[in-house]
Amino acid sequence: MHFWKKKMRVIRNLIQQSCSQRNYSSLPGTSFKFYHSKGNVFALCRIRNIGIMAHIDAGKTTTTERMLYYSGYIRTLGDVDDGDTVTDFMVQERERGITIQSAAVTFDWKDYRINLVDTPGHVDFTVEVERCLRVLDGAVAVFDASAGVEAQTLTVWRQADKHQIPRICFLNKMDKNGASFTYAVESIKQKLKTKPLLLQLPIGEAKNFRGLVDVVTKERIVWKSTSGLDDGKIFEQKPLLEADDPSLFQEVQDARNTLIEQVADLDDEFAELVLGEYSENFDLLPADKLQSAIRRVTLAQKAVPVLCGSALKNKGVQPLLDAITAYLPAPNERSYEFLERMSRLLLPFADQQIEIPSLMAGNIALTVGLKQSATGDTIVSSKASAVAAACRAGRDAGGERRRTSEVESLLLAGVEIPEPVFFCTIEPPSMAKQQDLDNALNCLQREDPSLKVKLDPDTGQTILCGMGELHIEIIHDRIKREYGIETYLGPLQIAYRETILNAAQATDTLDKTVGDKRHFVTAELEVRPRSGERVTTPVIEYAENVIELLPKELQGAIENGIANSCIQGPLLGFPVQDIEVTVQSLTVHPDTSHTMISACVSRCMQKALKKASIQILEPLMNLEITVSEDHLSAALADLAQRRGSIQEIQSRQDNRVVVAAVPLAETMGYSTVLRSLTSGSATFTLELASYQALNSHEQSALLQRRGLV
Ligand SMILES: Nc1nc2c(ncn2[C@@H]2O[C@H](COP(=O)(O)OP(=O)(O)OP(=O)(O)O)[C@@H](O)[C@H]2O)c(=O)[nH]1
Repeated sequence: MHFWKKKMRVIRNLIQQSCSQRNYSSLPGTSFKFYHSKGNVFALCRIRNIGIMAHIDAGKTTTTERMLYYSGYIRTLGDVDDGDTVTDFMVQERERGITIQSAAVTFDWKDYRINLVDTPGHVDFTVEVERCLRVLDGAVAVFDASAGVEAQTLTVWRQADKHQIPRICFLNKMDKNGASFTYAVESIKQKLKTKPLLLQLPIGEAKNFRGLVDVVTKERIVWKSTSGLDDGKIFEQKPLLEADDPSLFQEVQDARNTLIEQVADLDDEFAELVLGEYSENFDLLPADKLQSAIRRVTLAQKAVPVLCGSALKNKGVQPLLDAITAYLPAPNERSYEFLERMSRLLLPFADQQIEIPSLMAGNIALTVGLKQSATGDTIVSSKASAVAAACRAGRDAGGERRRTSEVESLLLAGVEIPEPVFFCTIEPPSMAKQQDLDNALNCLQREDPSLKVKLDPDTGQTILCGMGELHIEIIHDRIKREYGIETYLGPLQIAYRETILNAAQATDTLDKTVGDKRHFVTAELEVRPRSGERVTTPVIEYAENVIELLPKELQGAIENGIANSCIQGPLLGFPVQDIEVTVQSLTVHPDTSHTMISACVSRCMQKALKKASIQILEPLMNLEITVSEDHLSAALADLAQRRGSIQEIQSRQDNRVVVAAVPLAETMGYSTVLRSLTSGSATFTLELASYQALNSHEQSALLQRRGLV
């Protein structure tokens, strides 16, 4: 590659000089009627199903709101801080100024239809992000340009990696004090381990941010205010001349050459073009050739285009929309190979919908009336139609066995659900309302699989398990507002785990006659702690003499018994993890049912676990605090009192970022404390890292609090 890299440095100044002024206010369609008339006539190649994702408060909702405004679908600009945006339509979202639930909106930009989903940034709602990503074709990652990559950006970035979603980065808040394009780009490179392609350079930063230069076309884009209205609709776009600003001109020349080098490195077709026809003069390389190559490398996820702007100050959003249509994939460029018909279809527009008669593959729509389905399911009209779709996709659907595997291969990726770390009891105002509460929780759970509901076997109380304080608070609030049930929550408790410290053995016998059948089982088991990687389900082995004689069908019953005994540990009833079990001997009378075998094995396991010294494990959280220098020492002193261990303190512009690990139990009400310690200037994120053993003093204190010693 050295040869052509040298050639890349030959720079010539050949700019076509033309000047144009754009006004996007005249786009068609201001009402739902437009959808009816246009319906879904868009060719697949002109549809973009896009998610917008980021760390909390990076500006996704504000950016979405601008997109709707410039595309002509809303007439006034909503503001997150005033609680009147289109996509944050839940009462809780408007009150708190945060996104909780993904909202889908459909609008048109130039000749493209964009189905856009605004996803939440708060770590408690990670599952909500995941359930959107799996149906999207591309995503815009929004960053606060003064903060670069933040903790939750990493999480959503990994989720998008998992679903292989091509992305564009939008460095928002370029107007903010401390905004730095270079810093943000560097953090994308370092932390996201990706190759940023700088398609724009900002003109000015922080309060001097006025516009940007398109590196691909070498055009300068500057926003104007018209008759006092600063809504960003009008901007001037014209070629950047050396005389305009010699140093910016040189910067753009260099950036374009670097971009050409980067893209040629990643795309052989483009490398050939550059080395052949344009080897002597790269300035002659037409923008559309460069754009096509950028599109190919973006779709192949070899690199990520980077754009910048300020959604709040109405700058940079129209070029972002252009980039979405230019660089992100159409549905037919992703591997969805079949389509199915639904009964009732609705096109979403945040909290409003319009009914449509049919839908082409590659669109996003809503359907109603499905009573059994839950988030993560793939819906088809029948098993037979899925097989037919598989056949149409050119596969051989031979025998029955083969057919089943074909159906399985058509399932979309499910949703990965993180483990809940908090729980509390929830009670209806009266027993008469219990059924209504159960129904409400059922519906909420189907929508949000990170919410778990279970029954306490001892007290019969309903238990809510969630991702964090905020998650449970919002669920509580939704039950009241959406289902009209005023519920009472018990104190928030930590979802601990149990494990064992020693190996232990136990034997148990079950001998029961039911009717004329005698059920007889004797089991002997050994349990041991398992070191190394964490395992949430027990690792089961069989002694040689057992496995030789054991009929295959009994194995399931034995393993069920072992697994059941680990759901509720013997000390505090929390799940047992990191253990190995050996079935040392097993005697079973021929008439014995599988249920009896499971019951005997389970009882034997409980005995063995009790003997093996139970150790309580507590959730350990990764904590990242962004705090100003003035308040750093107060935040650190407070952290020391919370059993926190500081891993790193980084500098981010004028702020310090403290990376620490802290037990979840020490983070109750942390947001209020941190706010008062830092006069509201600090922000933080928490994410489950692992489970760690409580020391003996903490464990006895916990048992004492629960009245067990
Ligand atoms: N200075 C500045 N502030 C902005 C910009 N964009 C958004 N904000 C502000 O940042 C805050 C968060 O904006 P949102 O649009 O709600 O961010 P979000 O990413 O949707 O937030 P969540 O959905 O809750 O994660 C609000 O106070 C906005 O007014 C920008 O370009 N510049």
